[in-house]
Amino acid sequence: MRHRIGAVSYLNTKPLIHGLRDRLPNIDLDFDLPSRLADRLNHGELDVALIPSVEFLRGAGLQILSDACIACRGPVRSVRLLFRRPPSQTQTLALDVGSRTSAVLAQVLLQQQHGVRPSLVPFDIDARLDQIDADAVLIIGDRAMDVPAGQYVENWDLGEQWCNLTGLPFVFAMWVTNQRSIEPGLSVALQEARDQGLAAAEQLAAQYAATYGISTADCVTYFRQQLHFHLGERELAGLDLFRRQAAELRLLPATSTQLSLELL
Ligand SMILES: C=C(O[C@@H]1C=C(C(=O)O)C=C[C@H]1O)C(=O)O
Repeated sequence: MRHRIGAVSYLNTKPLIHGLRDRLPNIDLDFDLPSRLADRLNHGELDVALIPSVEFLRGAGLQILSDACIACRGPVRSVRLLFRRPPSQTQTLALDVGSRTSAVLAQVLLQQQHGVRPSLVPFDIDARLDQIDADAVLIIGDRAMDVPAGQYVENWDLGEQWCNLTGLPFVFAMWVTNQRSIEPGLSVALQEARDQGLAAAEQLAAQYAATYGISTADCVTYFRQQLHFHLGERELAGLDLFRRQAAELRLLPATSTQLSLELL
């Protein structure tokens, strides 16, 4: 079976795909924005993809494939909500078009903390921050790695906000499939790639940090402490709470099914 696998094109995914092609020589591995991966999986252009968790919660017939994921248990660094006016005065919110999960999270947090429900505009992938005329801007991934501090009224790290408010981790993205039968060993290969990638965090940081304008030490911290790559019971509890809160705002359909980690 030759599976088409889509992975996130950001720095955050380097540890997840370390050595994956060697483990699975028989795959087509492609990289894209998280939002596009979800759409491509939906359109049948991919068999397996690292998609925004909110798209898993929204979608039907999708199955979690691995306990490797992109999550956080505190500040995550690369998911930021930048305010040009005090948060309680937010009338327009620009959403990074690469995001789906954080796009919902930003709206949940704004509603919960400040009772605001802004109108939404896109923050296109080739646009610069200073070209976006919105009260608040959500920016994620590589272009959020090095946002200039001090230019904004407030600058939220959404991982930090969520974890402080709920005491639970937050899950941004997961490996899922829409296939009924998947090459045996794919799930294990994704977990082993993650384990091997994390063990090689220093090496990966030395290789990539400069390209992303950060120090090697900061990149190791990003891989080892800010990002969290294991989907466990607490991560699922965080995801479940997020789903309920998003459903209250009608940003996700309400459901009574319990999330569980039954891997293929
Ligand atoms: C931590 C991050 O998690 C990401 C956020 C996503 C989203 O908001 O939909 C999807 C995939 C992840 O890459 C990040 O991109 O910085």
